[in-house]
Amino acid sequence: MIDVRDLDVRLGGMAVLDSVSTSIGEGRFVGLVGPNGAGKSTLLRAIGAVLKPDAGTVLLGDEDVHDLPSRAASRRVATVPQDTSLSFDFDVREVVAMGRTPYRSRFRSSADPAGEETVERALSRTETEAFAERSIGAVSGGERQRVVLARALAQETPILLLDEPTASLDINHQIRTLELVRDLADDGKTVIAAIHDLNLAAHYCDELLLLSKGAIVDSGSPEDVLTESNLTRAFDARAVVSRHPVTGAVYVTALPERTGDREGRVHVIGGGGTVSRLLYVLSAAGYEVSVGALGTGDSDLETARLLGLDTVIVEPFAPIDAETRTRVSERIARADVTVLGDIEVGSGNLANLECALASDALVVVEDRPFEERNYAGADARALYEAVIGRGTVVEGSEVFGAVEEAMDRSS
Ligand SMILES: Nc1ncnc2c1ncn2[C@@H]1O[C@H](COP(=O)(O)OP(=O)(O)OP(=O)(O)O)[C@@H](O)[C@H]1O
Repeated sequence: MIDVRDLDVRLGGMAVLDSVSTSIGEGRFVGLVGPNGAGKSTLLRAIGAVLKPDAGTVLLGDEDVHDLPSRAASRRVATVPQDTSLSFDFDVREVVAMGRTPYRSRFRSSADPAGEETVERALSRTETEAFAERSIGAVSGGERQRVVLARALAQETPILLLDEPTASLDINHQIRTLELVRDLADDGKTVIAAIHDLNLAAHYCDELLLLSKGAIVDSGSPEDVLTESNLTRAFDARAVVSRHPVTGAVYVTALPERTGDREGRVHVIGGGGTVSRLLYVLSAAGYEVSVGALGTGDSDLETARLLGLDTVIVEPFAPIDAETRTRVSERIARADVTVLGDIEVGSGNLANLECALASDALVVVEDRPFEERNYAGADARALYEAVIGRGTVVEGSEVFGAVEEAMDRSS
């Protein structure tokens, strides 16, 4: 159990950690996340006894790590720092063997019988044995990072602190390293790792600790911590949180800032990917965009989610009920311009079309001739005819310009 209590650290006259408290249970893999300069490295250094806090304690069980002699502390906590500058005079195996220092007697060189085997196991687990004889100066940055992890494993401590363990690793080694760290935690090691990639952190960690400006914003399961409001608070960024389609883990997508200076509301009716690009362009231009009704599972819906748009959702193939119809109508009434994408005029879209008829500024995208569309019967065809009679009909490539013109007219 690691118990951090009221930790204050001041560096260069600035408060870098401000009354940080947290408890981390044995065998947990905790991800430290937060923006640059939040204090993640500083917290790891304070927990690892590399840096003495100005106030507060770091208890390992009932002992304060800062009161332990350095050899004793090194048997409890191993640290993999962010900058792994090493003397080039050593080969890789010798660097890993340095992890055994806390177990070596100062008087007898043969006092660490388990050491050799431990070093070989650490080399093997980090897949560094292939270049174990090479000078540490002759390996790549990513390989060096794995060597330093191997050195920390050779230290055989119950606690492992990692500062950006995957920062210079290729995608394959990022995954392999985090899988290894996950296994270490499952075997009982307590791991705290600063990880920039929120999605990797969400996938591998049991808990996340979100730091910003030297204080903990939130802590708990990845689902609880990675919320859109927490991300805005900590990173000052727009982000959408969804589930990864394959792993099911929480998945964060950072959104581009709305760079455009356009003002006004646009409601978009689409479906089946017909308006995904338009949603992106309108949103990036600065317009407030709403969309729907869209069926769950629709690819336009996924885009709308990723862009964080106001979306009316219906069950796929279900008729649009009165409540949904009201929600669509409200958005069309609020919008300065409504856009109808190049959609099929099937039964699922009839209510959307009826709502669109109420729009005063309607832009209709027609990339296919009227005759080539699929209609759910003569009524549907008549309804669609009424809609295009009411709107400005444009090709897909002209739609953005048409929205701007309609916006000017409506203001
Ligand atoms: N020796 C120092 N003197 C003065 N300020 C420092 C010192 N070391 C760090 N800081 C400041 O403390 C703050 C926290 O730094 P820290 O390295 O802990 O952040 P971090 O969350 O790990 O950032 P990053 O994600 O960029 O690695 C930063 O604003 C940094 O500039």
